Amino acid sequence: MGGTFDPIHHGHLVAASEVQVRFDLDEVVFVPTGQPYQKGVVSSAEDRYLMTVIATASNPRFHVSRADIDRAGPTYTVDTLRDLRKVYGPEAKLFFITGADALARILSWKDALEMLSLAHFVGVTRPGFELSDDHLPADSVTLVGVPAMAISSSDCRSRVSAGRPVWYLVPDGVVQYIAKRGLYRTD
Ligand SMILES: Nc1ncnc2c1ncn2[C@@H]1O[C@H](COP(=O)(O)OP(=O)(O)OP(=O)(O)O)[C@@H](O)[C@H]1O
Ligand SMILES: O=C(O)c1ccc[n+]([C@@H]2O[C@H](COP(=O)([O-])O)[C@@H](O)[C@H]2O)c1
Repeated sequence: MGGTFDPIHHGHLVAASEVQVRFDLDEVVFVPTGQPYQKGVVSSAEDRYLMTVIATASNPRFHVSRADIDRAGPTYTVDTLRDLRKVYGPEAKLFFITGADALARILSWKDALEMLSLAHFVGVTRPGFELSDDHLPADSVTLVGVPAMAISSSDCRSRVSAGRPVWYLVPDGVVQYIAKRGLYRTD
């Protein structure tokens, strides 16, 4: 599952858990972006990486990859999938989890058609977005319903900035990491 994870929240974690069980995946690899060229300013890669490690540490099937953070330049999923293929070998079956909002824009991603051939894509429901694969090649994507979590990283950032709580929207350790590092504060 790729994401900017600024910060990682329970919407990401519930989606990953549902897909892991549905496809009986050996592991879910969370891949924080290095330079998410379609987003605005984001927190440092190391802060986003560490929040992702903290959030996933208690699940033995969840892992975090530095592939996108350690590769220079803008983050393209076609490169992520090539790097993960090298790590996991030719026999591994790769899935890439995306929310409905990301899936809707996926044809704008670099080398989209080649990218879609490098893994099986899993599109998950997300409140406020329509989940559809009408625009995508047949059999490249499976759509999966996950429990509705109306949580976004941008809302979490706004809440912290306004002094409002993010308890229970993000894991407790991530709440504490945000406070310790003073992330998202404007004062
Ligand atoms: N609440 C959610 N339910 C399902 N999928 C989600 C949810 N939030 C994010 N995703 C998916 O997780 C992936 C990574 O998302 P990302 O890290 O950009 O978080 P975000 O909440 O969308 O961030 P922002 O609000 O900053 O745009 C994307 O594929 C996105 O669609
Ligand atoms: O490959 C691309 O061109 C591309 C463009 C936008 C987003 N992505 C990937 O989609 C995932 C979610 O991205 P984001 O920006 O919504 O956090 C993450 O893994 C990004 O690298 C990939």
